[in-house]
Amino acid sequence: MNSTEAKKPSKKTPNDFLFGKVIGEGSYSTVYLAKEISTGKEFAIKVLEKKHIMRERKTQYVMREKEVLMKVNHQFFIRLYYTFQDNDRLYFVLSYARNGELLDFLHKVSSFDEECSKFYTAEIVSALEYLHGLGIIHRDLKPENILLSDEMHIQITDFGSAKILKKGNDFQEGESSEPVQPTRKNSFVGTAHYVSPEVLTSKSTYYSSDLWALGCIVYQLLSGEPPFRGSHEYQIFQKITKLEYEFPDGFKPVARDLVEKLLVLDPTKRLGCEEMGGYGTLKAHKYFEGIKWETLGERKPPDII
Ligand SMILES: NC(=O)c1nn(CC2CCNCC2)c2c1CCc1cnc(N=C3C=CCC=C3)nc1-2
Repeated sequence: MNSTEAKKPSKKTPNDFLFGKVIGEGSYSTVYLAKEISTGKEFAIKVLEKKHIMRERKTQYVMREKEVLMKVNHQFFIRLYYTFQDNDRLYFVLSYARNGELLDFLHKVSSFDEECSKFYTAEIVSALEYLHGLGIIHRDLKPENILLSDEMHIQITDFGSAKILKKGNDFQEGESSEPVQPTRKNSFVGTAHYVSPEVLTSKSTYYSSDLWALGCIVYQLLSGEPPFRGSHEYQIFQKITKLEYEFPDGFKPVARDLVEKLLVLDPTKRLGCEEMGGYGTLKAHKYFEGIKWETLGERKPPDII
């Protein structure tokens, strides 16, 4: 290499990090808090066992998660810094969201006040607008996957269920004309409380499947509980497909109007989807009155009290 060529950073190895406590466990991954020895910087390192991935036929999910993480570069999402492997494992070195899950903060205070709910809902809307603009559907958006940075801004994680609709072409913005079929027949993607009716009934996924999850999250931030509840998944699915939910007393009308415009059975009729005018119409909803969308990420988040 001559003196003018840029020095390519050397590939990291597990020996570059001190591995600490386990901060998350999935069906085929373990996430550790780790410190980079050379800089002292903390990361979350997701470790995946190669044998287990292959035995469980999860290779395509892991490859897709890495592909999505490499595409996503936004303050409101967990960032992928490095990937490397050894004989037995794959390693994803990710940003560490020190303050953990939004859900834990919600449980501490039972429900958020209007200012907190509006702020965090706006950050989620802004994050979804960016993600959908890249042609990516998250498909498992839920409060457990909305983490909080040192400064208490959101950092959405876990793209293990994500779907990429655009492959670098000049694909028409927004909804695909054809719903996206999940990769495996009869497999719904997502978590019971937040899964959309179209994923349950036609096994198809739209960008607005994430808008359905958003509607469930807005309801939960303001009331403390998700709208569709039950002691068994089947019961929850029944309520979702029948749009069987109620608002608690005191649920403000403007918030109720927003939730009702997101929890719509027809995925092409949800506020914010392409057919309904796109994200501009969602961001213009009265619920977001006073939100300065362009500087959300620079603003000091309201205290969660
Ligand atoms: N599956 C993952 O990719 C993942 N899982 N976790 C921990 C989970 C704990 C349960 N709820 C969902 C997240 C993480 C990541 C990405 C990268 C990531 C970055 N920071 C944190 N931070 C945490 C801080 C305190 C408690 C838990 C997580 N966690 C993760």
